Amino acid sequence: MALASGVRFAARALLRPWALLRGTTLGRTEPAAGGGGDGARRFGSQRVLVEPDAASGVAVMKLRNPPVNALSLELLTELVISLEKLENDKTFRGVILTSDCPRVFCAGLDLTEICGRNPAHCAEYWKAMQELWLRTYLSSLVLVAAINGACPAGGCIIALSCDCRVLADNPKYRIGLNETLLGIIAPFWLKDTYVNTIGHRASEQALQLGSLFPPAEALQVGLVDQVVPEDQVQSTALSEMARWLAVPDHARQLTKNMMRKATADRLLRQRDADTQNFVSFVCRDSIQKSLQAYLEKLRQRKG
Ligand SMILES: CC/C=C\C/C=C/CCC/C=C/CC(=O)SCCNC(=O)CCNC(=O)[C@H](O)C(C)(C)COP(=O)(O)OP(=O)(O)OC[C@H]1O[C@@H](n2cnc3c(N)ncnc32)[C@H](O)[C@@H]1OP(=O)(O)O
Repeated sequence: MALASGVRFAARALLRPWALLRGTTLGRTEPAAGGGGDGARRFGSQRVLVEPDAASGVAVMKLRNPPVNALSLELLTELVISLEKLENDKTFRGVILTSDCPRVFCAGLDLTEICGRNPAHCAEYWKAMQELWLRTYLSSLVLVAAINGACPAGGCIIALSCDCRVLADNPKYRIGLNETLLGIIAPFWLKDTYVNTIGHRASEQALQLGSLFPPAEALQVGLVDQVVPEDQVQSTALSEMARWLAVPDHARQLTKNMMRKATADRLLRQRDADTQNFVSFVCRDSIQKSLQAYLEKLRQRKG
């Protein structure tokens, strides 16, 4: 499914050389764990490990940005590059997105990217977040989220951009858009994604309360499609992938586009305004104070 040329252009403009080169091993391949035949060679970058299996046409893409897979500018950039590489390789039809960090799928935005940062950096950062959402939400691939840890806010939106979600049955692994608890709000395209997944009334309540749902409630409200024992998340994601890949790609892709294009177009039509809204909102003194206080609280929790 071709993204609007504007998005492709934005992606290329965004993927500045330094972001590609900083500590990454993009393009370098190494044997996947356990060897494997042709096409089983890992590739990726410092923060994203891709384990492709050409025989099945399925790749496992692991977020590897310890300790909590916070969505730094580099991680956002490397995720977009890795996804684009798999989309351009017709060997692959599906990607399982999961975490290489224990206990956490993805902690959402890296708050250090917007706390105490200048407006130009916040704008660049937010464009990268927009780009990752557009890439995952509109991907021609089948994307299955194997959620093997906590999945708040930005992590939740990446999981919701996938076609389906399998969550480990651990009460500590909560999922949801908790922005209001930080004193901020989810922008319209995060809200739209939530509404498209769990409905308007459930989204209205969960967004205002900043709800983080434990697995049983996440399943009940429809945030996730399956809740399984932790050691069955990856195998269940593979089974779910097989179910989706049994459908002819073209028909499935056209249907996915029919379902999602209007939501994505809403951001594409006002991408610059959204960025300006984000920057003027997060750069307010009051918001900066809220975010700093929240980060401090996080850092003190271990004390
Ligand atoms: C008009 C309006 C227009 C636009 C709207 C604008 C809106 C702004 C953008 C809205 C969208 C926001 C989406 C987001 O993602 S906001 C971020 C929300 N994320 C969270 O709330 C998660 C916070 N983290 C946690 O809850 C826990 O860390 C977690 C459960 C993930 C893991 O717990 P664990 O105990 O395993 O680890 P910790 O000890 O808590 O953390 C380890 C270290 O990592 C640091 N950390 C954690 N999360 C983040 C983060 N999101 N960003 C940066 N750093 C993070 C934490 O401080 C610890 O650091 P050290 O102490 O080791 O230095």
